[in-house]
Order: sequence, then structure tokens, then C-alpha cells
Amino acid sequence: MSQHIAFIGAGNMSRAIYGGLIRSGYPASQITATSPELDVLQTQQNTYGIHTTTDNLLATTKADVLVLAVKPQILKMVCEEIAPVVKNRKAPPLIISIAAGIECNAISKWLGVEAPIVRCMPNTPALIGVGASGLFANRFVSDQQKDAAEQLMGAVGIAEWVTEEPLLNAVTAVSGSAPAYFFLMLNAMQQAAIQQGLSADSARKLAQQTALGAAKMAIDSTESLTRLMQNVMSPQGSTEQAILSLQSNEFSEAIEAAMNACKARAEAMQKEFGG
Ligand SMILES: NC(=O)C1=CN([C@@H]2O[C@H](COP(=O)(O)OP(=O)(O)OC[C@H]3O[C@@H](n4cnc5c(N)ncnc54)[C@H](O)[C@@H]3O)[C@@H](O)[C@H]2O)C=CC1
Ligand SMILES: O=C(O)[C@@H]1CCC=N1
Repeated sequence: MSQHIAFIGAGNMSRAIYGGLIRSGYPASQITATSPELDVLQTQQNTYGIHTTTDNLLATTKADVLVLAVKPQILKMVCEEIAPVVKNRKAPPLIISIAAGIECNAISKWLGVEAPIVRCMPNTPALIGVGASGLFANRFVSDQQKDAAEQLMGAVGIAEWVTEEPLLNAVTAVSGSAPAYFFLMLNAMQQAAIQQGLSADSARKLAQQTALGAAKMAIDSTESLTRLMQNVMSPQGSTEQAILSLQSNEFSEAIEAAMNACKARAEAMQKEFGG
């Protein structure tokens, strides 16, 4: 695929996606990013060699694929701004919205046209090619456009389709927001290790490598997660005490509550910003 991809918004998530795309060999000359902030655009141009502009209409004009990557709070304003260009094109671009919580119908309404829209919930590890995205296509998306969206997000990680749009809120809870949960846990582990006497450098390296090793084992192993956990726990050993402590502090319940809060907020954002 070497279609022109325009990103409306050049923030953390856009950078993760186009950074990952370029890293995977996608031509930077086929990517445009927009932002009202000139200094941000200059940095993006210098770092990635992409086209940049403050002009959302210009970017929309030349896009085969238009990625809406602004905050949900301002998506309505941005869609209404670009609507005349989208409507006047012979064929509207494939629109990929990464905004949390905002439904395809709201975007269609703001654009004033029944455009092909793929809603995507990505995550920031896309920047290093290990992203995880959920995708949902509205009924105007052709099979070819579905393939294009899958290739785009597949270039920066794995992409899973959901058949019902509300399931994207569950994707937000399990992967979109989830890198932050792991960073929080890593930080807590590092701080505890420092308190127990390790240097900050050793604590960081050991905790990070362990997270990487555990994730790779979970991906590669045919054994269940319970079995993998039990393999670390010697009877009456040290791990058992750590797991018992986590369980008595309701670790699993805390994770479930966090994911429910995340999903509920994604649902509330639809009501708050999707009207
Ligand atoms: N950061 C994350 O981990 C994830 C974010 N998302 C979604 O991605 C979207 C963007 O989030 P972030 O990149 O984190 O936000 P961000 O604040 O880092 O980026 C937003 C960008 O939009 C630009 N912008 C502001 N007004 C604009 C306008 N009128 N026209 C064009 N650009 C404009 C800003 O200059 C900034 O570059 C949000 O809708 C969020 O829900 C989805 C999944 C994960
Ligand atoms: O926190 C947020 O709202 C966005 C959506 C998923 C990750 N970041």
C-alpha cells in the first residue's frame, strides 16, 4: 500500500503510528501530519521527513486515507471544518478515527456524508512495532478499504476486528489504555526494589527485562497463564508469598475495577463529546 495518508493531529498517538509505519518501510513522502502548532510540525518534519501543514483542508484534499487523531473533545469541530472538502471529493477518503469513544455515526453526521469510516483503538507501543489495535468498520467501508486499514495498523503491530462498535470500549480497556497500567506496575516494582537496596539502574533493567520475558512467555507458551505462574511458585517458596500478598490485596479485583472504569469513561465520552 503506498496511498497518501494524512494525520489530522500530530500528537503522541499519531507519532506512534506514523513513526512505526516509517520504521516498517512506509515512504515518509506519502505521509502528511497537521497541527496548529508550528514548532510541533517542524520537529515532526525534521524527525520523520514527513510533509506537515497547519492546513487541515489541504491535508484532507490529498489524502487517500485520512486519520483523525485529535482529542475527542475537538473532533466535532475538526470534522465540521473538513466537511466541505470531504463532501466535494469525487470519492471520500477512507477515514480512520482513533478518537476514544466517538462513534462512526457521530463522525458521519459531522462530515455530512456517508463516508467509509474505520474506527480504530490503537496503543502507543505502535511506535516500536508492537502495537495492538481494535478495528471496527461501518457499512460504507469496502473490502479493499478494510484490507488497507488492516495493513496500515498491521504495519505497527497486531490488529483485531470487532463486529460490534461498542466492543471498541472494551478494547480501550484491555489494550488502548493498558500500556499505562504496565508502566505503573513497572514503576512500583522499581521503587520497591530500590527500597530493598538495589541501584535504580539495576532495578529498572531487571524489572523491565522480566516484564519482557513474561510477556514473551505468555505469547509463545502453550501452557495456561495459571500454569506459567505455578511454574515460578515453589511450594512454601518466596513467589507463593508474593502472590498470596497480591491476592489478599485484591490485585485481580483492582485490575477488573480499573478496566471497568476505563470502559465506562470511554462510553461516557461518547455522550459528552459525540453529540
Ligand atoms: N495516547 C494514546 O495512548 C491513545 C490515544 N488515542 C486517541 O488518539 C487521539 C489523540 O490522542 P493523543 O495523540 O494522545 O493526543 P495529543 O494531545 O498528544 O495529540 C493531539 C494533537 O492534535 C493537535 N491538534 C489540536 N487541535 C488541532 C486542530 N484543530 N487540527 C489539527 N490538529 C490539532 C495537537 O497539536 C496535537 O498534536 C485522541 O482522540 C485519543 O482518544 C487512542 C488510543 C491510544
Ligand atoms: O486516555 C485516553 O483517553 C486515550 C484512549 C486510550 C489511551 N489513551
